[in-house]
Amino acid sequence: MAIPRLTDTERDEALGKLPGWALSEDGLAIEIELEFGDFNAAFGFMARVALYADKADHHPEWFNVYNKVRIRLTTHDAGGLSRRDVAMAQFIDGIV
Ligand SMILES: C[C@H](O)[C@H](O)[C@H]1CNC2=NC(N)=NC(=O)C2=N1
Repeated sequence: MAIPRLTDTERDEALGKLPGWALSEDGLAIEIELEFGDFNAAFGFMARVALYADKADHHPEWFNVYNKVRIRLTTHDAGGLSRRDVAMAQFIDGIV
């Protein structure tokens, strides 16, 4: 079976512990925009997230311009948010 979507209660509880992250307009993802000192720092961050993503087999949707990285986390297999997105957001919060 595919990984289950979070219930609305689980989602709200998780978001409460992830300051800076917001629910997407469609309600299917959590999003954040991060700013770094320069491109080198932004890309170094992305490399660390990429290693996590590869290991966890869970991948961010993201967009980078110079020192900014916009990230959207959702679970395609669940059609919305799952605990994998929360785990990845926690990992990201831990390295910024
Ligand atoms: C086959 C592979 O395990 C799946 O496609 C994984 C890969 N990475 C993924 N990443 C994300 N964000 N959501 C998924 O459902 C997902 N599924």
